[in-house]
Amino acid sequence: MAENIVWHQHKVDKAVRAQAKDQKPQVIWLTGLSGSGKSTIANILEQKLEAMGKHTYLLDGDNIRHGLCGDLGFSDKDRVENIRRISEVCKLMVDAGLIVITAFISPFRDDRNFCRKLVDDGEFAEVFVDTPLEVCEQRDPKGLYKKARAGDIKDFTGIGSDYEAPKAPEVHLKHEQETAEQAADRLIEALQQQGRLT
Ligand SMILES: Nc1ncnc2c1ncn2[C@@H]1O[C@H](COP(=O)(O)OS(=O)(=O)O)[C@@H](OP(=O)(O)O)[C@H]1O
Ligand SMILES: Nc1ncnc2c1ncn2[C@@H]1O[C@H](COP(=O)(O)OP(=O)(O)O)[C@@H](O)[C@H]1O
Repeated sequence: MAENIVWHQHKVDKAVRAQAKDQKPQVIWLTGLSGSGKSTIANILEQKLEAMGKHTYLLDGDNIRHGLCGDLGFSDKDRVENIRRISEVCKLMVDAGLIVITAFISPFRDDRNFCRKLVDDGEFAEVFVDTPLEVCEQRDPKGLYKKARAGDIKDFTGIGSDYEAPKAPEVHLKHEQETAEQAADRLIEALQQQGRLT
């Protein structure tokens, strides 16, 4: 708890850093089932933003779980803590003036809203990568669904653990017959229309 600790207001602040980078710092939060396409789309998105001269940072589930959240598993309690830590990192990165892209399952609504509330108004865009379970399971890029169905992973999202779909995401990438490249283009278009990439 932050008892007896005083917040320091620095002279070089978020506004100064944002101006230097000529961009709106923000979090672009991708959520969806394992195999829905979060990492693939997030990677393409980051390359496109980088080509547009934006300063970005991509936080990805598997990578963060090797370090910052390496002590956490997949119980509900650990998933809540995982997203809490990531949200705090997002806040710091937004304060640093960056456009942060995240690719976590983040299955619980309250946890995604925790990050939304942590940053300022307009600095959080929830992107629902809405790929049905059957499609994710058919893709099974890491063979995890197969393991989950065999009973080797008991709390796998969509099988033994809940996924709470976003109710009003800023961007809804619904699974259609589109490639990841097309999905990333549509995402950029939506972000531009919402005035987030000016
Ligand atoms: N039980 C269980 N449930 C779901 N996912 C599992 C599980 N065990 C391991 N994995 C792998 O971990 C990746 C998800 O990590 P996240 O940090 O995004 O999960 S969460 O947001 O805390 O729910 C997830 O990565 P993605 O496939 O990229 O989503 C899996 O590769
Ligand atoms: N339209 C699409 N969008 C994203 N990924 C797609 C699409 N079509 C097929 N894929 C494939 O589905 C898999 C998604 O895996 P990944 O991006 O790791 O998902 P996640 O990060 O959500 O677990 C990749 O192998 C990717 O090539």
